[in-house]
Amino acid sequence: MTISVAVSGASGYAGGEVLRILAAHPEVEIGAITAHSQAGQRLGSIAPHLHALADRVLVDTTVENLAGHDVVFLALPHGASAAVAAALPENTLVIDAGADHRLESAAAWEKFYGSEHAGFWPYGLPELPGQREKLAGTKRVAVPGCYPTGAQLALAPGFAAGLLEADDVVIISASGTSGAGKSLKPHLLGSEAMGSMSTYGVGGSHRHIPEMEQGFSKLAGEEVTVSFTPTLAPMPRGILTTATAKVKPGVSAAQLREAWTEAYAHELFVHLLPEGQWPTTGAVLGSNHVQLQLAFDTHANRVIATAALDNLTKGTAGAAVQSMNIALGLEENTGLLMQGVAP
Ligand SMILES: NC(=O)C1=CN([C@@H]2O[C@H](COP(=O)(O)OP(=O)(O)OC[C@H]3O[C@@H](n4cnc5c(N)ncnc54)[C@H](OP(=O)(O)O)[C@@H]3O)[C@@H](O)[C@H]2O)C=CC1
Ligand SMILES: CC(=O)N[C@@H](CCC(=O)OP(=O)(O)O)C(=O)O
Repeated sequence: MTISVAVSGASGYAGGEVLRILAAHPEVEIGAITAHSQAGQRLGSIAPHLHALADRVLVDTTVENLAGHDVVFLALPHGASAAVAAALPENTLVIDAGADHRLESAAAWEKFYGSEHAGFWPYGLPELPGQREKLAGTKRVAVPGCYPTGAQLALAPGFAAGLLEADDVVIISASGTSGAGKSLKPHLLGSEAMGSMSTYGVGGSHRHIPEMEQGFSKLAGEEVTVSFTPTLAPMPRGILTTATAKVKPGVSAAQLREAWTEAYAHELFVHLLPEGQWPTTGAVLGSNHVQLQLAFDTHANRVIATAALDNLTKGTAGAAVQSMNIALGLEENTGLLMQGVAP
Protein backbone atom coordinates (compact mmCIF):
# COMPACT_ATOMS: atom_id res chain seq x y z
CA MET A 1 0.00 0.00 0.00
CA THR A 2 1.37 3.42 -0.93
CA ILE A 3 1.26 6.07 1.78
CA SER A 4 0.25 9.54 0.61
CA VAL A 5 2.22 12.34 2.23
CA ALA A 6 1.95 16.13 2.26
CA VAL A 7 4.82 18.40 3.29
CA SER A 8 4.18 21.93 4.52
CA GLY A 9 6.97 24.49 4.78
CA ALA A 10 8.52 22.74 1.78
CA SER A 11 10.35 25.91 0.71
CA GLY A 12 12.29 25.96 3.99
CA TYR A 13 15.34 23.99 5.09
CA ALA A 14 13.50 21.46 7.25
CA GLY A 15 10.69 20.88 4.73
CA GLY A 16 13.25 20.57 1.92
CA GLU A 17 15.14 17.95 3.90
CA VAL A 18 11.92 16.00 4.53
CA LEU A 19 11.40 16.00 0.75
CA ARG A 20 14.99 14.90 0.06
CA ILE A 21 14.47 11.87 2.31
CA LEU A 22 10.94 11.08 1.12
CA ALA A 23 12.00 11.23 -2.55
CA ALA A 24 13.97 8.01 -1.86
CA HIS A 25 11.43 6.41 0.49
CA PRO A 26 9.99 3.31 -1.19
CA GLU A 27 6.60 3.33 0.56
CA VAL A 28 5.44 6.92 0.05
CA GLU A 29 3.93 9.04 -2.66
CA ILE A 30 4.48 12.77 -2.27
CA GLY A 31 1.24 14.73 -2.62
CA ALA A 32 0.82 18.42 -1.77
CA ILE A 33 3.93 20.47 -1.05
CA THR A 34 3.13 23.81 0.51
CA ALA A 35 4.76 27.14 1.25
CA HIS A 36 3.86 30.62 2.49
CA SER A 37 5.40 33.61 0.66
CA GLN A 38 6.84 31.31 -2.04
CA ALA A 39 3.60 29.49 -2.90
CA GLY A 40 3.12 29.35 -6.66
CA GLN A 41 6.83 28.75 -7.37
CA ARG A 42 8.42 25.62 -8.88
CA LEU A 43 10.28 23.62 -6.23
CA GLY A 44 13.26 23.38 -8.60
CA SER A 45 13.76 27.15 -8.42
CA ILE A 46 13.93 27.08 -4.61
CA ALA A 47 15.58 23.71 -3.90
CA PRO A 48 17.61 22.90 -7.02
CA HIS A 49 19.04 19.73 -5.41
CA LEU A 50 15.61 18.06 -5.41
CA HIS A 51 15.65 16.94 -9.06
CA ALA A 52 12.99 14.27 -8.63
CA LEU A 53 10.48 16.95 -7.62
CA ALA A 54 11.82 19.93 -9.57
CA ASP A 55 8.65 20.56 -11.58
CA ARG A 56 6.28 20.31 -8.64
CA VAL A 57 4.60 23.61 -7.74
CA LEU A 58 4.30 24.83 -4.15
CA VAL A 59 0.75 25.56 -3.05
CA ASP A 60 -0.54 27.55 -0.07
CA THR A 61 -0.31 26.05 3.41
CA THR A 62 -4.03 25.54 4.01
CA VAL A 63 -5.91 22.77 5.78
CA GLU A 64 -7.72 22.04 2.49
CA ASN A 65 -4.42 21.42 0.67
CA LEU A 66 -2.99 19.26 3.46
CA ALA A 67 -6.04 17.18 4.39
CA GLY A 68 -6.75 14.02 2.42
CA HIS A 69 -3.23 12.61 2.86
CA ASP A 70 -2.29 9.72 5.16
CA VAL A 71 0.61 11.72 6.62
CA VAL A 72 1.21 15.48 6.95
CA PHE A 73 4.63 16.88 7.84
CA LEU A 74 4.58 20.36 9.36
CA ALA A 75 7.86 22.26 8.91
CA LEU A 76 6.54 25.69 9.82
CA PRO A 77 7.81 28.38 12.19
CA HIS A 78 6.83 27.56 15.76
CA GLY A 79 3.44 29.03 16.54
CA ALA A 80 2.17 28.33 13.01
CA SER A 81 1.83 24.54 13.40
CA ALA A 82 -0.69 24.34 16.21
CA ALA A 83 -3.59 25.97 14.35
CA VAL A 84 -3.04 23.87 11.21
CA ALA A 85 -2.65 20.66 13.23
CA ALA A 86 -5.81 21.27 15.22
CA ALA A 87 -7.84 21.51 11.99
CA LEU A 88 -6.50 18.29 10.44
CA PRO A 89 -8.50 15.05 10.75
CA GLU A 90 -7.75 12.93 13.83
CA ASN A 91 -6.89 9.89 11.73
CA THR A 92 -4.22 11.76 9.73
CA LEU A 93 -0.69 11.14 11.03
CA VAL A 94 0.63 14.65 11.75
CA ILE A 95 4.36 15.06 12.33
CA ASP A 96 5.38 18.49 13.59
CA ALA A 97 9.03 19.47 13.07
CA GLY A 98 8.43 22.68 14.99
CA ALA A 99 8.35 23.23 18.73
CA ASP A 100 4.61 23.68 19.35
CA HIS A 101 3.92 20.24 20.84
CA ARG A 102 7.25 19.32 22.46
CA LEU A 103 6.75 20.56 26.01
CA GLU A 104 4.46 18.95 28.56
CA SER A 105 4.52 21.91 30.94
CA ALA A 106 2.33 24.87 29.92
CA ALA A 107 4.28 27.07 32.36
CA ALA A 108 7.62 26.19 30.70
CA TRP A 109 6.13 26.79 27.25
CA GLU A 110 4.75 30.20 28.23
CA LYS A 111 8.03 31.22 29.90
CA PHE A 112 10.27 30.34 26.94
CA TYR A 113 7.95 30.89 23.97
CA GLY A 114 5.68 33.63 25.36
CA SER A 115 2.50 32.28 23.80
CA GLU A 116 -0.36 29.95 24.66
CA HIS A 117 0.56 26.27 25.12
CA ALA A 118 -0.82 24.08 22.32
CA GLY A 119 -0.42 20.72 24.10
CA PHE A 120 1.99 17.81 24.22
CA TRP A 121 2.40 15.01 21.65
CA PRO A 122 4.45 11.78 21.67
CA TYR A 123 8.07 12.86 21.37
CA GLY A 124 9.94 11.72 18.26
CA LEU A 125 13.19 10.55 19.86
CA PRO A 126 12.69 6.76 19.74
CA GLU A 127 16.10 6.02 21.26
CA LEU A 128 14.95 7.29 24.67
CA PRO A 129 13.78 4.47 26.96
CA GLY A 130 10.09 3.63 26.45
CA GLN A 131 9.65 6.14 23.64
CA ARG A 132 9.33 3.72 20.73
CA GLU A 133 6.22 2.21 22.35
CA LYS A 134 4.65 5.67 22.60
CA LEU A 135 5.26 6.33 18.91
CA ALA A 136 3.88 3.01 17.60
CA GLY A 137 0.43 3.64 16.16
CA THR A 138 0.29 7.30 17.22
CA LYS A 139 -1.41 9.90 15.00
CA ARG A 140 0.62 12.85 16.34
CA VAL A 141 4.39 13.28 16.71
CA ALA A 142 6.40 16.22 18.09
CA VAL A 143 9.85 16.10 16.49
CA PRO A 144 12.55 17.15 19.01
CA GLY A 145 14.60 20.31 18.62
CA CYS A 146 18.00 19.76 17.03
CA TYR A 147 20.04 20.68 20.14
CA PRO A 148 17.89 18.57 22.51
CA THR A 149 18.40 15.56 20.22
CA GLY A 150 22.19 15.66 20.61
CA ALA A 151 22.08 16.62 24.28
CA GLN A 152 19.61 13.94 25.29
CA LEU A 153 21.31 11.18 23.33
CA ALA A 154 24.63 12.22 24.90
CA LEU A 155 23.52 11.97 28.54
CA ALA A 156 20.33 9.84 28.58
CA PRO A 157 22.07 6.54 29.45
CA GLY A 158 23.65 8.10 32.54
CA PHE A 159 20.37 9.49 33.86
CA ALA A 160 18.40 6.35 33.00
CA ALA A 161 20.93 4.24 34.96
CA GLY A 162 20.96 6.63 37.95
CA LEU A 163 24.68 7.41 37.60
CA LEU A 164 24.56 11.23 37.32
CA GLU A 165 23.82 14.13 39.68
CA ALA A 166 20.75 16.14 38.68
CA ASP A 167 21.90 19.62 39.62
CA ASP A 168 25.08 20.18 37.64
CA VAL A 169 24.60 19.53 33.93
CA VAL A 170 26.48 21.76 31.50
CA ILE A 171 25.95 21.52 27.75
CA ILE A 172 27.74 23.46 25.03
CA SER A 173 26.80 22.93 21.39
CA ALA A 174 28.10 24.25 18.10
CA SER A 175 25.60 24.37 15.24
CA GLY A 176 25.84 24.95 11.53
CA THR A 177 24.01 28.00 10.22
CA SER A 178 21.09 26.08 8.64
CA GLY A 179 19.84 25.49 12.19
CA ALA A 180 18.50 29.03 12.12
CA GLY A 181 16.33 28.45 9.03
CA LYS A 182 16.39 30.07 5.64
CA SER A 183 15.05 33.52 6.36
CA LEU A 184 17.45 36.44 6.27
CA LYS A 185 19.20 37.18 9.58
CA PRO A 186 21.97 39.83 9.77
CA HIS A 187 24.31 37.72 11.94
CA LEU A 188 24.02 34.84 9.46
CA LEU A 189 25.09 36.69 6.33
CA GLY A 190 27.95 34.82 4.70
CA SER A 191 30.46 37.54 5.49
CA GLU A 192 29.46 37.58 9.18
CA ALA A 193 29.16 33.83 9.79
CA MET A 194 31.97 32.40 7.66
CA GLY A 195 35.42 32.12 9.20
CA SER A 196 34.11 33.01 12.64
CA MET A 197 32.42 31.37 15.61
CA SER A 198 30.04 33.14 17.94
CA THR A 199 27.94 32.51 21.03
CA TYR A 200 24.23 33.31 21.30
CA GLY A 201 21.22 32.49 23.48
CA VAL A 202 23.39 32.73 26.63
CA GLY A 203 22.44 32.94 30.30
CA GLY A 204 19.77 30.25 30.41
CA SER A 205 17.57 31.89 27.79
CA HIS A 206 17.56 29.34 24.95
CA ARG A 207 14.19 27.71 24.17
CA HIS A 208 15.69 24.24 24.12
CA ILE A 209 16.59 24.26 27.84
CA PRO A 210 13.13 23.20 29.12
CA GLU A 211 13.02 20.46 26.47
CA MET A 212 16.36 19.02 27.64
CA GLU A 213 15.34 19.29 31.31
CA GLN A 214 12.01 17.58 30.57
CA GLY A 215 13.76 14.62 28.94
CA PHE A 216 16.45 14.21 31.60
CA SER A 217 14.03 14.68 34.53
CA LYS A 218 11.78 11.88 33.27
CA LEU A 219 14.73 9.52 33.06
CA ALA A 220 16.27 10.55 36.40
CA GLY A 221 12.98 10.58 38.31
CA GLU A 222 13.93 13.98 39.78
CA GLU A 223 14.23 17.58 38.54
CA VAL A 224 17.35 17.98 36.40
CA THR A 225 18.78 21.47 35.89
CA VAL A 226 20.64 22.24 32.66
CA SER A 227 22.99 25.09 31.80
CA PHE A 228 23.02 25.25 27.99
CA THR A 229 25.02 27.53 25.70
CA PRO A 230 24.70 27.34 21.90
CA THR A 231 27.35 28.57 19.52
CA LEU A 232 27.27 29.13 15.79
CA ALA A 233 29.92 27.42 13.68
CA PRO A 234 30.97 28.45 10.17
CA MET A 235 29.46 25.45 8.37
CA PRO A 236 26.08 24.93 6.71
CA ARG A 237 25.03 21.80 8.64
CA GLY A 238 25.96 19.80 11.70
CA ILE A 239 25.87 19.95 15.49
CA LEU A 240 28.66 19.00 17.85
CA THR A 241 27.45 18.82 21.44
CA THR A 242 29.64 18.46 24.50
CA ALA A 243 27.54 17.54 27.52
CA THR A 244 28.99 17.14 30.99
CA ALA A 245 27.47 16.16 34.32
CA LYS A 246 28.74 15.34 37.81
CA VAL A 247 29.03 11.62 38.46
CA LYS A 248 27.43 10.17 41.63
CA PRO A 249 29.83 8.99 44.36
CA GLY A 250 31.29 5.53 43.81
CA VAL A 251 30.45 5.27 40.10
CA SER A 252 33.34 3.92 38.02
CA ALA A 253 34.45 4.56 34.44
CA ALA A 254 33.52 0.96 33.61
CA GLN A 255 29.96 1.47 34.91
CA LEU A 256 29.58 4.60 32.80
CA ARG A 257 30.83 2.85 29.66
CA GLU A 258 28.57 -0.14 30.28
CA ALA A 259 25.47 2.06 30.67
CA TRP A 260 26.12 3.86 27.38
CA THR A 261 27.06 0.65 25.57
CA GLU A 262 23.91 -1.15 26.68
CA ALA A 263 21.63 1.80 25.94
CA TYR A 264 22.65 1.95 22.29
CA ALA A 265 23.73 -1.62 21.55
CA HIS A 266 20.69 -2.32 19.35
CA GLU A 267 20.15 1.15 17.92
CA LEU A 268 20.40 1.55 14.15
CA PHE A 269 21.28 5.24 14.18
CA VAL A 270 23.17 5.92 17.41
CA HIS A 271 26.77 4.77 17.49
CA LEU A 272 28.97 4.76 20.57
CA LEU A 273 32.39 4.89 18.92
CA PRO A 274 35.29 2.67 19.98
CA GLU A 275 37.15 4.16 22.95
CA GLY A 276 39.49 6.96 21.96
CA GLN A 277 37.66 7.83 18.73
CA TRP A 278 35.70 11.09 18.93
CA PRO A 279 32.62 12.17 16.96
CA THR A 280 32.86 14.52 13.99
CA THR A 281 30.03 16.35 12.27
CA GLY A 282 31.57 15.53 8.88
CA ALA A 283 31.04 11.82 9.38
CA VAL A 284 27.26 12.09 9.85
CA LEU A 285 26.48 14.79 7.28
CA GLY A 286 23.30 14.10 5.31
CA SER A 287 22.64 10.92 7.30
CA ASN A 288 20.32 10.00 10.16
CA HIS A 289 23.26 8.73 12.21
CA VAL A 290 24.58 10.09 15.48
CA GLN A 291 28.10 9.48 16.74
CA LEU A 292 28.76 9.44 20.49
CA GLN A 293 31.77 9.15 22.75
CA LEU A 294 32.32 9.59 26.47
CA ALA A 295 35.13 9.92 28.96
CA PHE A 296 35.26 10.06 32.75
CA ASP A 297 37.16 13.17 33.87
CA THR A 298 38.11 11.87 37.31
CA HIS A 299 39.92 15.13 38.17
CA ALA A 300 36.62 17.09 37.96
CA ASN A 301 34.44 14.03 38.70
CA ARG A 302 32.43 14.63 35.54
CA VAL A 303 31.33 12.52 32.61
CA ILE A 304 32.08 14.22 29.29
CA ALA A 305 29.83 12.99 26.49
CA THR A 306 30.08 14.25 22.93
CA ALA A 307 27.50 13.83 20.18
CA ALA A 308 27.68 14.69 16.49
CA LEU A 309 24.61 14.83 14.26
CA ASP A 310 23.27 16.59 11.19
CA ASN A 311 20.78 19.17 12.48
CA LEU A 312 18.61 18.86 9.37
CA THR A 313 18.62 15.05 9.23
CA LYS A 314 18.61 13.32 12.64
CA GLY A 315 18.07 16.80 14.11
CA THR A 316 14.79 17.29 12.20
CA ALA A 317 13.72 15.59 8.98
CA GLY A 318 15.36 12.20 9.55
CA ALA A 319 13.82 11.97 13.01
CA ALA A 320 10.49 12.96 11.48
CA VAL A 321 10.66 10.15 8.89
CA GLN A 322 11.98 7.65 11.46
CA SER A 323 9.00 8.52 13.68
CA MET A 324 6.62 8.15 10.73
CA ASN A 325 8.02 4.68 10.04
CA ILE A 326 7.48 3.63 13.66
CA ALA A 327 3.99 5.15 13.84
CA LEU A 328 2.95 3.30 10.67
CA GLY A 329 4.62 0.00 11.58
CA LEU A 330 7.22 0.17 8.78
CA GLU A 331 10.85 -0.90 9.24
CA GLU A 332 12.35 1.95 11.25
CA ASN A 333 15.15 2.68 8.78
CA THR A 334 13.03 2.68 5.61
CA GLY A 335 14.20 5.59 3.45
CA LEU A 336 16.99 6.32 5.93
CA LEU A 337 19.72 4.00 4.72
CA MET A 338 22.07 6.76 3.56
CA GLN A 339 25.51 6.96 5.15
CA GLY A 340 27.37 10.19 5.91
CA VAL A 341 29.08 12.21 3.18
CA ALA A 342 32.86 12.34 3.33
CA PRO A 343 35.24 14.07 3.01
N1 LIG B 1 16.63 24.22 10.59
C1 LIG B 1 16.79 23.27 11.53
O1 LIG B 1 17.89 22.72 11.74
C2 LIG B 1 15.63 22.83 12.35
C3 LIG B 1 14.36 23.35 12.21
N2 LIG B 1 13.33 22.90 12.99
C4 LIG B 1 12.00 23.48 12.91
O2 LIG B 1 11.41 23.28 11.64
C5 LIG B 1 10.54 24.37 11.35
C6 LIG B 1 10.97 24.98 10.02
O3 LIG B 1 12.29 25.47 10.18
P1 LIG B 1 13.26 25.81 8.96
O4 LIG B 1 12.94 24.97 7.80
O5 LIG B 1 14.61 25.83 9.51
O6 LIG B 1 12.79 27.32 8.63
P2 LIG B 1 12.82 28.08 7.22
O7 LIG B 1 12.80 29.53 7.57
O8 LIG B 1 13.92 27.57 6.39
O9 LIG B 1 11.42 27.69 6.55
C7 LIG B 1 10.20 28.12 7.07
C8 LIG B 1 9.07 27.55 6.24
O10 LIG B 1 7.82 27.97 6.80
C9 LIG B 1 7.10 28.77 5.86
N3 LIG B 1 6.45 29.87 6.59
C10 LIG B 1 7.01 31.03 7.02
N4 LIG B 1 6.09 31.77 7.68
C11 LIG B 1 4.95 31.06 7.68
C12 LIG B 1 3.64 31.28 8.18
N5 LIG B 1 3.33 32.40 8.86
N6 LIG B 1 2.68 30.35 7.99
C13 LIG B 1 2.97 29.21 7.29
N7 LIG B 1 4.19 28.94 6.78
C14 LIG B 1 5.17 29.86 6.98
C15 LIG B 1 8.13 29.25 4.86
O11 LIG B 1 7.47 29.48 3.63
P3 LIG B 1 7.99 30.59 2.55
O12 LIG B 1 9.45 30.34 2.36
O13 LIG B 1 7.19 30.26 1.34
O14 LIG B 1 7.67 31.93 3.13
C16 LIG B 1 9.07 28.05 4.81
O15 LIG B 1 8.55 27.05 3.98
C17 LIG B 1 10.66 25.36 12.51
O16 LIG B 1 9.63 25.15 13.44
C18 LIG B 1 12.01 25.00 13.08
O17 LIG B 1 12.09 25.39 14.40
C19 LIG B 1 13.54 21.89 13.90
C20 LIG B 1 14.76 21.35 14.10
C21 LIG B 1 15.93 21.81 13.36
C1 LIG C 1 21.71 27.82 14.75
C2 LIG C 1 20.31 28.14 15.26
O1 LIG C 1 19.90 29.29 15.26
N1 LIG C 1 19.57 27.11 15.69
C3 LIG C 1 18.22 27.25 16.18
C4 LIG C 1 17.66 25.92 16.62
C5 LIG C 1 16.95 25.17 15.56
C6 LIG C 1 15.80 24.33 16.08
O2 LIG C 1 15.86 23.17 16.42
O3 LIG C 1 14.73 25.06 16.26
P1 LIG C 1 13.29 24.76 16.84
O4 LIG C 1 13.37 24.45 18.27
O5 LIG C 1 12.55 26.03 16.66
O6 LIG C 1 12.72 23.63 16.08
C7 LIG C 1 18.16 28.17 17.39
O7 LIG C 1 19.09 28.22 18.19
O8 LIG C 1 17.09 28.76 17.59
